[in-house]
Amino acid sequence: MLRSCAARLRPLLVAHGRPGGARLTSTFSFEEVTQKDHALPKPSWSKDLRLLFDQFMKKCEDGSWERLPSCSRHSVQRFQNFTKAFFSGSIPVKEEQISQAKFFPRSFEDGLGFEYAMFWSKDEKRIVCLFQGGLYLQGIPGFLHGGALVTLIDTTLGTHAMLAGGAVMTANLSINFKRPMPLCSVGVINTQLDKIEGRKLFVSCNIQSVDEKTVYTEGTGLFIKLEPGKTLV
Ligand SMILES: CCCCCCCCCCCCCCCCCC(=O)SCCNC(=O)CCNC(=O)[C@H](O)C(C)(C)COP(=O)(O)OP(=O)(O)OC[C@H]1O[C@@H](n2cnc3c(N)ncnc32)[C@H](O)[C@@H]1OP(=O)(O)O
Repeated sequence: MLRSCAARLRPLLVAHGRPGGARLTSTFSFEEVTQKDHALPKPSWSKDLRLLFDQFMKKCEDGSWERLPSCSRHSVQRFQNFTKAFFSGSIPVKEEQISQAKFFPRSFEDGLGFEYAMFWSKDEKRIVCLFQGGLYLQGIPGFLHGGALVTLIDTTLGTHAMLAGGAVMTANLSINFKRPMPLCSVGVINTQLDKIEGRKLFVSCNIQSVDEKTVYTEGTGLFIKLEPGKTLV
């Protein structure tokens, strides 16, 4: 079950990454194209973020890179399928809350929270996440909150781990904050898969400035492949 989930993730992602990709509604498809795709330019995006986005879209033209779509909600169907497969159907929230739940990094108004787009290199097996941290993510005055950076690291590393291993959960994150990152500036996250040991996937990344002169943060993550039917809660 787990193996087939991982195997199905890749072709689905490719189809979704293409403009006008087919409508696919598999249980573990990355996102459903029937919902709004947030990983596309918006008026709130800075010039830097747009320029970088355009550069990566160019790289997608020969098929070596894919843009990963990103929605703010899971469909009720996918929610139920996921809990059925990995949590023995035990639904952790009230039935009426399912359709209201939002993916945390996509839960802010445009431009105020996390603005990001991820690109996957099929050849190099890595993700580049381009992002801009909005005004509601402030920590010390003028700079991004460390927890906001960790959220993006978890999301990006988790996405990489899912592409490599199917359904996973974060077991451990280790973060080094090297330099404070200014609010509303643009950062680039580069990931790599370091190793796989059984159900454990070790993934790491750093966050750099657009000119690559500053490394803001480094992170490593341990993700565990979920075992279908294993009761975790
Ligand atoms: C997810 C699919 C979604 C599909 C829908 C599509 C969604 C599209 C959206 C894309 C975005 C994706 C990105 C999401 C990123 C956010 C992820 C989260 O927030 S997640 C939320 C935050 N995370 C949580 O809430 C997770 C809470 N934790 C848990 O539920 C469980 O601990 C577990 C699932 C992580 C592992 O449990 P269990 O399956 O019972 O596994 P065992 O105990 O048997 O261990 C197996 C092996 O792993 C070792 N090991 C384990 N842990 C650690 C560790 N910390 N340190 C070191 N090692 C550790 C352990 O020693 C053993 O090693 P070995 O003996 O084989 O050598």
